[in-house]
Amino acid sequence: MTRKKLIAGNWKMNETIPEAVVLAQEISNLADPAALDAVDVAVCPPFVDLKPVKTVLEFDRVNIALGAQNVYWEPAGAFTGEISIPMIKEIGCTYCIVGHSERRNLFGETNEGVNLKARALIEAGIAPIVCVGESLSVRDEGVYLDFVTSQVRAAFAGMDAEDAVRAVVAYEPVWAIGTGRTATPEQAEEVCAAIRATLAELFGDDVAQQVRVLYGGSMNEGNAALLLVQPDIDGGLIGGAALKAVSFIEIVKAAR
Ligand SMILES: O=C[C@H](O)COP(=O)(O)O
Repeated sequence: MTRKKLIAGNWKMNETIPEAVVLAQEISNLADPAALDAVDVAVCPPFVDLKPVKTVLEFDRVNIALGAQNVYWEPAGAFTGEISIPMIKEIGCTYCIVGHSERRNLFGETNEGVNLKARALIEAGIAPIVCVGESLSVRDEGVYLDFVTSQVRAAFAGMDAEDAVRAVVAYEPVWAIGTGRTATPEQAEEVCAAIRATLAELFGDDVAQQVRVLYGGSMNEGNAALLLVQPDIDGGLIGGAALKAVSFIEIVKAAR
C-alpha cells in the first residue's frame, strides 16, 4: 500500500507571534501547490502562535495543516496552565504531537498520559502524532527495539483498529534530536519497521499498512531523501530545519 507522506514541522518553543507570522508566510510563499497535493504538510507552532499562523495559511489558501505540540486530555476545568482539545480544535488543528521526548524527559510525561492524550485526540477527530524513541544508553544496551515497541504498545492501549488507523507515529531517537547526529537510513528503517510490525500484531496488517510512521531527529534537506525512501518511513517530524522556510520546503520536495 502507498501511504501519502507527511512532513510536519515542530517549531518547539521558538517564534514570537510576529516571527511566527513571517515564518508561516515564507513557508506559504515557497510551497509549490503540486508538492502540497502530493505530500501532506503540517506546521506545529507554540500555542500562542496557532491562531496567527492559521490566519496566514487561510489567507494564502495554502494546503498546509496546523498542529499543536501538546494538549491535555480533559475537555475543561481547573487545570492551570493546560490547553484543551476543544481549544486547539476550534483554532483548526488537525494534528497534535504527543509524547515528544522533550515532554517525557523534561516535563515528566508518562506512557499513561500519552495514551490518554492520544485517545482523547482521536475521539475529537484530531490525529495524534505519537512520539517514541530511545536514549543513547538504551541503544547502546541493545534493547532499543523492545523499548520503542513497548512505548508504542502503551500509547495504543485501549484503542481499537478504527482508532489506531487515525494515529501517526513518529520515531525520534533521543540521541538524534537537535544533535546533528541523524540515524542512518538503515537504523531508522529498522525501528520504523518494528513499529509497524507491532501495530500489525495489535490491530492487524491492514491497519499497520495505513498508519504513517515518521522519522525525526536532525532531518534536513541534505539527508531527507535517503531517509524518506525507506519502505517504512512515511515522512518526517522536523525540528531545527522546520524553522528555516527554505530547508523545510526542500524536505517537502524530497518527500515527493
Ligand atoms: O520534533 C522534532 C524532533 O525533535 C527533531 O528535532 P531536530 O530536527 O531539531 O533534531
